[in-house]
Amino acid sequence: MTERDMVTATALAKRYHGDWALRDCSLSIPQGRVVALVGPNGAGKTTLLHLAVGLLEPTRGHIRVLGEPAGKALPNVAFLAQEKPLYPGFTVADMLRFGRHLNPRWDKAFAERRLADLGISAKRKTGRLSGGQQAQVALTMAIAKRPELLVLDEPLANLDPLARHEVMTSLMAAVAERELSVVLSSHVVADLTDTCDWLIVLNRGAVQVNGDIDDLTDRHRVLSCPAGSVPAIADRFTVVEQGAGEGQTSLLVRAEGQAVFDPQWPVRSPCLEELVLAYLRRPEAAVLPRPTLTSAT
Ligand SMILES: Nc1ncnc2c1ncn2[C@@H]1O[C@H](COP(=O)(O)OP(=O)(O)OP(=O)(O)O)[C@@H](O)[C@H]1O
Repeated sequence: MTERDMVTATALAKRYHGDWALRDCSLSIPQGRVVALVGPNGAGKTTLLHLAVGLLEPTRGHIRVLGEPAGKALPNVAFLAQEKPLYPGFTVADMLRFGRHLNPRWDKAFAERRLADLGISAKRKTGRLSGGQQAQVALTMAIAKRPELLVLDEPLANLDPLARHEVMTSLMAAVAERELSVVLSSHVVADLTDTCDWLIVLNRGAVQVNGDIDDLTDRHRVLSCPAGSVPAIADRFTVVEQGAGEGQTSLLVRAEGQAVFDPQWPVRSPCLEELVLAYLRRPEAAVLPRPTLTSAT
């Protein structure tokens, strides 16, 4: 694995007709990461992914992928769009033949073995498979291309919790076996907790959070304290979210370094979902990788 960044965006912006879908987006993601790209509907996730795989041209700024301008990296990138690229009248075997025809580095043995392991018959028409099976066939085709980077736009959409778990588990097995970097967008943050190690939160076309998930959770605390103590805490830390309780106030704060609080207050690290929701509820707050820390107040 080289030192190249997986993705680098510099002042990247995209406008559709009169409206900006992505504004002044600058970020870099190291290679070898499994990246969760999250944000509400219309945040710009698909736009960012389409720019990364060269399906869209930036209105302003630049995006490089695996060290090259986005479109040029395509032979090493597999992209799975929101609408799974399967022909319903084709059998699974037809789809695999199609994939082999289009991709010079196609890994036929891997594709056949993976689908057999998943119990998906090569003779079935893809249009008759369940949503979860279709997602698995599309994912198998993307991985069999032998990409360095796998870009997945909502691979879990429309799947039930069991199918989502199965898709994520088998994706992670493939990541471990093949040393893939992955960027995947999703609305269901809880599904990403055990698998992703890098988080990007997009909100209203801007990057709100970008960083290593362990580092981000380490830099935040959830605590419960008397309401009267809040001003003193806000003097020392960035309060990302404040919720009222009975006599007590719960806070999610950004606490760089060794944050010491009153030992009588319950203090813990946030889970990924708490962190994401707290930032989404406060679009003006941002946390970016050290040392580029944007003040939220
Ligand atoms: N082809 C297009 N023409 C005009 N506007 C578009 C086009 N594609 C997206 N947009 C607009 O750009 C903004 C960002 O859309 P995008 O699809 O990138 O968001 P998203 O985060 O992927 O949303 P979702 O989670 O709903 O899929 C939205 O306001 C959307 O309406």
